[in-house]
Amino acid sequence: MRDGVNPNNKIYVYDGLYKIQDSWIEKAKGGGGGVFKYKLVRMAGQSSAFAVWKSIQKWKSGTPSRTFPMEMRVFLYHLEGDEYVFDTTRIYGQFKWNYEPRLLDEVDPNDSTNDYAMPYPLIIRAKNIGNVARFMNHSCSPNVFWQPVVYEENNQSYFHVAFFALRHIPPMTELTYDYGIAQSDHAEGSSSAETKGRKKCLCGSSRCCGSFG
Ligand SMILES: C[S@@+](CC[C@H](N)C(=O)[O-])C[C@H]1O[C@@H](n2cnc3c(N)ncnc32)[C@H](O)[C@@H]1O
Repeated sequence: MRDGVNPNNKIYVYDGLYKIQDSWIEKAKGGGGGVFKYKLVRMAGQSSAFAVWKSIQKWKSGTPSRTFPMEMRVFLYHLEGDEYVFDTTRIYGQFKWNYEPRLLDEVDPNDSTNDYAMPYPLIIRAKNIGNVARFMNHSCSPNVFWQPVVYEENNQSYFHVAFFALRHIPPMTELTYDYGIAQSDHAEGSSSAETKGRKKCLCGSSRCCGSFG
């Protein structure tokens, strides 16, 4: 698009993901080395071109815009262990307070007749195997939250952990979520940074409560 300040210039904006379909080398006009050329094709299933950029502009100028259904799925590969352990007791607590009160009503963890009941507590170990989500850090002002979901394929139920945006997330922003509060802490009503097993939080948020886990 044209640069508003200097009409002779073009500006380039992020408008989604592209795949390199072809590449070749052309001779440079003034001689010298070759020029690498790439044919990029915009990947299907994304908002129309510039919609992303336009929405960012609106968001920056303070005009509320439609939130994007950005979603990332994390598959559960390993269900044991003692490191980086998350369990549904933390998540239920977290949703009850902040995000999704209905989850408690819809899923009764003690109801074994419910085909869709989550294993409870659900232990997720990301030490030996996992995907990129295992590198996501905790923040006291997170931009995504996660919840367990059930995915059906060929009459089989698979448990997934799905991440959902809490607000618009501009490109290149670090994704963070709230690791939650251990049920034992919750039951005791403790919010002290000194609580056993909690780590010092370095999220840098102005609302940082000092520790997590
Ligand atoms: C699931 S890993 C996150 C990825 C990790 N930062 C890495 O580079 O592999 C969780 C660990 O990251 C660190 N971490 C995550 N969020 C943090 C935060 N807000 N403050 C300090 N350390 C954090 C802690 O050591 C925590 O046990």
